[in-house]
Amino acid sequence: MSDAAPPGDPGEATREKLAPLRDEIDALDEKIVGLLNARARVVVKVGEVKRAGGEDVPIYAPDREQAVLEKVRKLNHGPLPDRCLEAVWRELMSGSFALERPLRIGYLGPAGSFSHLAAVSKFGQSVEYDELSDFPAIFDAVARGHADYGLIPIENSTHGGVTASLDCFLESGVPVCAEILLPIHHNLLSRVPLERIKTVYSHPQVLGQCQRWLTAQLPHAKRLDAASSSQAARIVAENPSESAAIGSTLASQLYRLPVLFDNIEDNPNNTTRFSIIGRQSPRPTGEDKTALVFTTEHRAGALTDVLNVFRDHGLNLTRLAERPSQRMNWEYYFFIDLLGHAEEPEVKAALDEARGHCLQLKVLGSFPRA
Ligand SMILES: O=C(O)C(=O)C[C@]1(C(=O)O)C=C[C@@H](O)C=C1
Repeated sequence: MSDAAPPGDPGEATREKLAPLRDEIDALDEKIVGLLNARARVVVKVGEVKRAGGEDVPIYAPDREQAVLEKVRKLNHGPLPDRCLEAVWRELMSGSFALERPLRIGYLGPAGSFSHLAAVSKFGQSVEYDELSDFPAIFDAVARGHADYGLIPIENSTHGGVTASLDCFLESGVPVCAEILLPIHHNLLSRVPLERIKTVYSHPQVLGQCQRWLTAQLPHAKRLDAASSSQAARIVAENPSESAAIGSTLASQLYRLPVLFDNIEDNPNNTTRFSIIGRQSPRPTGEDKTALVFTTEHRAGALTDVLNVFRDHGLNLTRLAERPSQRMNWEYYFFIDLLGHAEEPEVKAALDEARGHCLQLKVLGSFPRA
């Protein structure tokens, strides 16, 4: 028989070296728990002040979060990477919501969608989530106060604008109060091998983001649209014999669908930008964006006249999109994102001047840049 320690047992000598280090960690953990709760007691007071200020004082303060995370990154001299501290503070601030006033966040469900992942990346584990069936339902839930905030996908770096969500902004008065950039990696989820797959379900945006891979690997499979990638996973879980879904690893776990292939997106830098809609607007941080929509008269140069106003005020545009007006053929709504906050004098002046060249101009919100 050998004297070697059984597998999993570090052995006496190693145990002796680990013990004092673990004592040190225990003592530090005690201090950290004490400090975290000292912070939480201040947050409770912040909550009292906010609630006394009424409905208009936001519990979620993206401008303040930006400043807190910036300060944490500056204070960090390692060896922990910034990414790790950001995740810790994300959960801390999620806990703050629970202490100040529990928040409810609406997203395009069911659970396991990329909107769900984006929501958790911003609001953490200590808030309530509401799975909603489509974008109008999310806008409606926020407008009625059934949800405090909603997640709306706006555009994808590979496949472009999410047109259905832009149309909702035309009808709703709920402002944008933050944005999220989420790297998106797609997985082929199925309980049958590749050669038996005859149908692939997902959201049309997702099918679009994987079209080269699908054409190469599953050229004969039918591609069917679902309301979301997690809805697609649910459909396949209920009827798995000849089908696959494209979705997140969370959807794979929730609907018990094995990942047959991972990272099947055509562009490895595939990223989706989400807007967070809420009932209040954040204060300027110095690193903001303003989203707006406008219509112009149907005449030569009308759009250029508006764009020139932003150029003349030195405002950088980060996005320009258009949608048909639905009222008259070939009449459009133009969506613009520009760098700056609507309360900053230069932006305010540009918006006032631009209004003079538009039939209608609506500011959708100013928010910290992701
Ligand atoms: O400073 C505030 O307004 C807080 O509510 C505190 C706090 C935090 O934990 O630091 C929590 C949530 C907000 O979104 C921003 C910051």
